[in-house]
Amino acid sequence: MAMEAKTIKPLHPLVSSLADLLVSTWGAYLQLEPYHLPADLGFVEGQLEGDRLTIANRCYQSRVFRKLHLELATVGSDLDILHCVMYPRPQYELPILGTDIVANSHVVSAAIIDLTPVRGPLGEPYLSGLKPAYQRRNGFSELRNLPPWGTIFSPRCLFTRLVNQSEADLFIEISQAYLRFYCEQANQAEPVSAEIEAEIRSGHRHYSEQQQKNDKTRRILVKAFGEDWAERYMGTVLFDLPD
Ligand SMILES: C=CC1=C(C)C(=O)N/C1=C\C1=NC(=C\c2[nH]c(/C=C3\NC(=O)C(CC)=C3C)c(C)c2CCC(=O)O)/C(CCC(=O)O)=C1C
Repeated sequence: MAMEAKTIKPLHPLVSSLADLLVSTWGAYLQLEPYHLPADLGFVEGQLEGDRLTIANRCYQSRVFRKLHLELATVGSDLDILHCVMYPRPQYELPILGTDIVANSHVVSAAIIDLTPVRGPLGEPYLSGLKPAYQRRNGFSELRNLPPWGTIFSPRCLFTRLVNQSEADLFIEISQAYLRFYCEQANQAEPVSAEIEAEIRSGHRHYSEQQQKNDKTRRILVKAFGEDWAERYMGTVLFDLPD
């Protein structure tokens, strides 16, 4: 009998809502195929020092996406994290959609979503297509500045702190608009030439390098699992490269 996949019940309703939005949108717009993570990485628990870190990973693939990765993590009894990256296959010229939510029971200290370009700056149809949703960012009381490694993010990157339910609802609405627009673009995408594919691969490498400079992520993984495991996890599960 197949082992029942262990899951995480998120503590924070925004994490649950965004996870449900991601999986339901993928199911509605894309023909999903399974993506097999190494058996020991679907559900991992670590507790080296202090808080227990529990991680649950869900992955799919499709015609255009080599990896649709949703990760839910809980740190101790109060921190909830949602991490999601939609990696297009390098044969398609599409930005990488990424989102990260870090929430405790009182506040969502970080909520970010971006369509990150991998070959030159983010252009049309994305700048215009995402503009209406992006302009709704004025509904947030505390937009945040990106860290130094965040040079990869696009002019449509939304990075904020969420201080109440209406801001959380707004973040979900904007995320839904970004997701639907992106999936519609993906469904129209056709493979590019070998020369352009090589440039796209270079852009994916840069994305991975920059994301691995996020010490806020690394520190939590190191505390729970140690330096070597954290390094391998960031380089092969969170921010891996296409074959
Ligand atoms: C698409 C963008 C994106 C993707 C895909 C992504 O993975 N991170 C992304 C962005 C991003 N994350 C940030 C912050 C934090 N990330 C974590 C932790 C984890 N995040 C995880 O995914 C995992 C694996 C499960 C863990 C463990 C914590 C604790 C924080 C501090 C929370 C806070 O500042 O209030 C910041 C601000 C960095 C800064 O200001 O220095 C940015 C920009």
